[in-house]
Amino acid sequence: MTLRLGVIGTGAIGQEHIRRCSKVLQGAEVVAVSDINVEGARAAIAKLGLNAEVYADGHEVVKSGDVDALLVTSWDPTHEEFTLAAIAAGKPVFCEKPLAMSAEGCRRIVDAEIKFGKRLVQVGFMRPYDAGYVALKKVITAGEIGEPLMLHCAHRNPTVPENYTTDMAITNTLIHELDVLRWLTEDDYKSVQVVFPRTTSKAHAKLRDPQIVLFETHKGIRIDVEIFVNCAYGYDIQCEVVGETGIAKLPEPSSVLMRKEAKLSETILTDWKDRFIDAYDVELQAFINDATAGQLKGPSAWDGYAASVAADACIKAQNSGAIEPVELPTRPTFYDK
Ligand SMILES: NC(=O)c1ccc[n+]([C@@H]2O[C@H](COP(=O)([O-])OP(=O)(O)OC[C@H]3O[C@@H](n4cnc5c(N)ncnc54)[C@H](O)[C@@H]3O)[C@@H](O)[C@H]2O)c1
Ligand SMILES: O[C@H]1[C@H](O)[C@@H](O)[C@H](O)[C@@H](O)[C@H]1O
Repeated sequence: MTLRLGVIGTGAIGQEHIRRCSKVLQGAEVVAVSDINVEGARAAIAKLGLNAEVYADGHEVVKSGDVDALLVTSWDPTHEEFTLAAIAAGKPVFCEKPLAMSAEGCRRIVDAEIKFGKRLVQVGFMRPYDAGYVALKKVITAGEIGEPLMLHCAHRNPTVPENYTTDMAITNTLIHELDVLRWLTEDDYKSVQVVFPRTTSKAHAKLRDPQIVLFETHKGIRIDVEIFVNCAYGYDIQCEVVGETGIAKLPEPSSVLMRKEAKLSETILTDWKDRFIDAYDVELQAFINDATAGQLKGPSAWDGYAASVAADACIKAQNSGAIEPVELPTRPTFYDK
């Protein structure tokens, strides 16, 4: 069976996901797309030689009888609306991060999914599908460095657009760590503090960059994450776990070591599309397979909610400068694996 996909949002990642679902992965075809920039949507499918229906309104894609499942790849504030619409239509939906703009918004999705009675939502947290993170988790789970005590992480983008604000460092960028570090440590956050070092001259006037986010987990692990979205030199994701008997570090993406012009060098990637290209392939193949089988297993609406509960506390901490509690309710049994 071929899963017929409708894609809402044909910008950067929308086009990437349309390409991979049409040209790289198995078991799916893109039959409908939508973007508020309709011409952009037309150009996106023409570029790939696809014959998908183009709609001006994403809700038409959700309702279309030709569409079995949805990919929501539009701007962050639109995710909740389209994900709720997909649940109401009883269709599986892969929603890019963040699931919604606040924990409250994510909770509405969780409640709607539970009321529907079956998992329909997978959140676009791709790092648990990244070979490097999988290898790191295996080392930790096998007890090779003893119990994790501290994590030192960095999330660096070379640059961000003018409309990127200080809170987006949390909701749009740190949200990846908020999910993957829960998955990695099998723990939840207890409290958070945000501190602001000297701001880089490369940031636009309204953005405070970099930021350092400091967490304590329920098991007492201390985590520091540097978010630096105008780091200028590349797209760089770092994660080092300090355990009782050793240290385990996220592998660097493979790169040819060059000796040239009196320098020894390796290339640093500059774009998220390249850094996680394989992880995106694996996460979307999993969504296609699981939606076809009728049982989603990837990052859930609850994971999206848990990340947003932490994100809300981080934003509060950005503004207060204080240590803020992270209060995640008990997970409903509906989300037991
Ligand atoms: N998982 C990841 O690593 C990752 C990477 C990049 C982006 N993202 C997420 O994917 C989403 C898109 O990011 P992007 O970089 O492609 O941004 P983008 O600006 O390139 O594309 C977003 C597209 O959504 C369209 N859009 C906005 N509102 C819409 C609506 N109501 N209906 C239909 N289309 C609408 C815009 O016109 C635009 O074409 C964001 O939520 C972002 O956080 C995730
Ligand atoms: O900060 C960016 C992240 O590094 C990417 O992985 C994407 O999620 C992108 O949307 C964010 O703006």
